[in-house]
Amino acid sequence: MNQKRIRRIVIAGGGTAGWMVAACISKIMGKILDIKLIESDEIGTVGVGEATIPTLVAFHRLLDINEQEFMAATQATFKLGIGFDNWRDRGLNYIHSFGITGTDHWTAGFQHFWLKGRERNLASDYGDYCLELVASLANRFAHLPRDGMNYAFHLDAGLYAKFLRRFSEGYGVKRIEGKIVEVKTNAESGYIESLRLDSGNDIEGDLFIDCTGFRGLLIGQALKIGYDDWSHWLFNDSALALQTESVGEPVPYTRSIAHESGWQWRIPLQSRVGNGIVYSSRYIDDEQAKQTLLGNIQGKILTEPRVIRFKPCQRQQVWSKNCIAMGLASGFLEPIESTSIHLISRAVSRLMQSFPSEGIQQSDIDEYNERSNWEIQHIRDFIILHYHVTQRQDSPYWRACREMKIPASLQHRIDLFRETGRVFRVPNELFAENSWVQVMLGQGLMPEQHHQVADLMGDAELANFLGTIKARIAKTVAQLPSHQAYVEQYCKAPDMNAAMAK
Ligand SMILES: Cc1cc2nc3c(=O)[nH]c(=O)nc-3n(C[C@H](O)[C@H](O)[C@H](O)COP(=O)(O)OP(=O)(O)OC[C@H]3O[C@@H](n4cnc5c(N)ncnc54)[C@H](O)[C@@H]3O)c2cc1C
Repeated sequence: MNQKRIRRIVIAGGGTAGWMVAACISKIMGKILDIKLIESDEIGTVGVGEATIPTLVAFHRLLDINEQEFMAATQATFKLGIGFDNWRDRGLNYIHSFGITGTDHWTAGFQHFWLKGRERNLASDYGDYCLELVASLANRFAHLPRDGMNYAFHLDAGLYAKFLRRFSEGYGVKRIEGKIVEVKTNAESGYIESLRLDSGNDIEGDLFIDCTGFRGLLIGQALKIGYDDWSHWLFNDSALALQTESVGEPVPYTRSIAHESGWQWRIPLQSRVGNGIVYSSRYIDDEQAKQTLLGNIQGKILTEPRVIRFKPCQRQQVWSKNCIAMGLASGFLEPIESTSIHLISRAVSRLMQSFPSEGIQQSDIDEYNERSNWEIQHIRDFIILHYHVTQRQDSPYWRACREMKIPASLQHRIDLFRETGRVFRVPNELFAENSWVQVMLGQGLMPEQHHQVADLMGDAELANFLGTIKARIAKTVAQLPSHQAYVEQYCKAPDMNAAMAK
């Protein structure tokens, strides 16, 4: 392979992906690498991507990012989960929250005891046994000792890129403003040698990270790496996004509201709310989608609705020769479970673990690609679950979701849960048992059986077991401050309007 030492890193693109990658590489190896990031203000970024999952907390800890500073700089609020309204059927809602529900026995997950309790009229809603879920509904939040509360953030994507830019420049990253007009490759090896800018400058490098968004300028257009299209499982291919003024206190969870041919997000920040609708152009046109969105927002509109087109897909190889694609250039899954920013953090962490300092080896490339494929495929299955397991029959869109043939890997999980109540997490898979159970129950999939170990408990013992968990959670939540009060004392952002008025 290419035995050239890797010293010059060129990151193409300065959206969330570009700057997360720059932050991570510069923090860890900035002292020995020359890192450049090229971005074009004229082209801009996709401008969405504001709901995250708890892995971002871990990513920031790896980089020693001060959470209070980050949250104040990005208008961030806390997030404890996602509320799914009308997904199971119209009028039926549930929350997929972070954290764990109840207490497992080593032989059987908590759901088996809950199922037994339900059969004997001793159990209440499944969600009552999850701290993060109960706190979401009560609109309360606080950091708890020993990471007792699992959380993530809602953040302003544009401000996050700016925050990470300041961070990365502090560790030596050089930002270059300009439009990439040509990718120059070596005639023999096919490796990328330099990127030509509209100014005529050539930016040379040893390793190139393609963060150019859906364009995939390096990996797709120059290296001709195609993608696997998942549109037959995930029908949505369009989104409309807009921002509104806040009309009340921010809730600590993302809202995902299903409509006839798609769904809508609502992401509350300190200063405003991010809104959008994700839909399938096969079933609804842009105007209908816009009217649906406009009919379901609260507060004054701050920005015009913008259409974004996408394809649910995965790059066949995210690492090819001396180019690695991250962010939207590497593939895309719609944001119902807020997984894209997570995948960026995973991609750059994986690169740091197999950094090809002394030259690029095919074995590193193969391992990296295999892990990336595997990771996104599990997330893909989890997302398809939300569409396929539904009782909705009110539109051609939902009927098609119910009737489609799903991946065998997902079908097996659904069958196993339906027939036995069991869920097993594949090692290193993002979504743990708690997530699968919450979403399967939330979508209306009720197991036909439970583990017999739950039958060994008498009524009194089972009632005490369930009641103690529920009471402990209710007591903890009652002692928490409101989410708004906590944000204000922990990470209040400067008042943007007042700052602009000065
Ligand atoms: C509708 C929608 C909603 C989403 N919601 C979420 C969410 O809630 N949570 C989540 O985790 N993710 C979400 N995502 C995904 C998230 O937006 C992206 O993962 C994230 O913003 C990273 O984007 P990016 O940096 O790869 O691309 P972009 O933001 O598009 O950045 C591309 C960069 O490349 C530069 N560039 C492109 N071409 C050139 C060129 N020729 N020369 C120079 N520079 C160039 C651009 O200027 C820009 O700086 C959402 C995506 C969509 C479409």
